[in-house]
Amino acid sequence: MKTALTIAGSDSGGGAGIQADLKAFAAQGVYGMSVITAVTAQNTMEVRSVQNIDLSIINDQIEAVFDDIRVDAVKIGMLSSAKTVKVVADSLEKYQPKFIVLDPVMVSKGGHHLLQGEAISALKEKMLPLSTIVTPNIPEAEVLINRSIQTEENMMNACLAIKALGPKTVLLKGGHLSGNPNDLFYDGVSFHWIKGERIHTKNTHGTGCTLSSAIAANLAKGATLLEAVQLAKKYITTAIKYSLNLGHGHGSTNHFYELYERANLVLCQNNFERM
Ligand SMILES: Nc1ncnc2c1ncn2[C@@H]1O[C@H](COP(=O)(O)OP(=O)(O)OP(=O)(O)O)[C@@H](O)[C@H]1O
Ligand SMILES: Cc1ncc(COP(=O)(O)O)c(N)n1
Repeated sequence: MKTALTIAGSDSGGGAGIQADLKAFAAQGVYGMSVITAVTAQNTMEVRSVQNIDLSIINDQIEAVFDDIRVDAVKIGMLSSAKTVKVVADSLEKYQPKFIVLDPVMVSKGGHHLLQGEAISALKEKMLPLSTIVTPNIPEAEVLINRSIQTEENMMNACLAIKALGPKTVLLKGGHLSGNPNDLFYDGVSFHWIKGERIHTKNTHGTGCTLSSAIAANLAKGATLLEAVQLAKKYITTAIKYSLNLGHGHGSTNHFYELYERANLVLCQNNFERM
């Protein structure tokens, strides 16, 4: 069985972070493992508090996994502090996993900062050069390159500037621009538009986490980078289309659309109460 490891924050609401990552890995048929960098008290409306995990425990979690289990791909999400960035980058340099998918998580949908301001330069200097692919949304890309992105032409120039920071490839997500959510993949040679159709829903909590984890899972299974991005885009689009109206804010995407449908059908056939 292929494996993937997420190094990210925990979301008690279950829609983003570690919880979304493990669901996305499982939905792609990949064995998921997790290193928790921070615990957030969070629901669909807000992040109430954050506890960063001790650096030694983060390091121990990474070592415990790599010293024993083959890791086919790594996905990185919320890193919270500059010190956490450094510990994670140092251990990845030591273990040299084949694929590192970096989702440079900065701010939650509700506006809570998940990466301290002082950690941005550490992220740029230490993590970007280690990444096989970095997947910023528009506001994250603007912070990384310190310029505004408003058009598709701006997106192309932004990809060039982000690539110059050291990652092997870039996927700049266009979901935050108006119109259809078209993402731009750049591998240092050519650009590929990964086109999408906007689904009108407020239930988009954890879309970026889910997309980057699906990319990691598909890389683990042997897809090329472009194939992994295309497969992950197809998966997140269905997950948003059938997203879950749970909670009072931004509900979660539906990581297991087909599985839940099948399970509920069985429940109905057995005359149990429908979920
Ligand atoms: N309303 C939507 N309909 C269809 N696709 C969408 C929609 N919103 C975002 N997407 C797509 O979902 C993926 C995740 O992009 P998004 O820009 O939402 O990431 P993000 O802001 O990092 O997510 P998050 O921070 O919530 O985890 C991208 O492929 C994007 O194009
Ligand atoms: C632990 C954690 N990681 C990532 C996100 C980003 O997701 P979103 O932008 O949907 O709030 C989050 N809210 N919490």
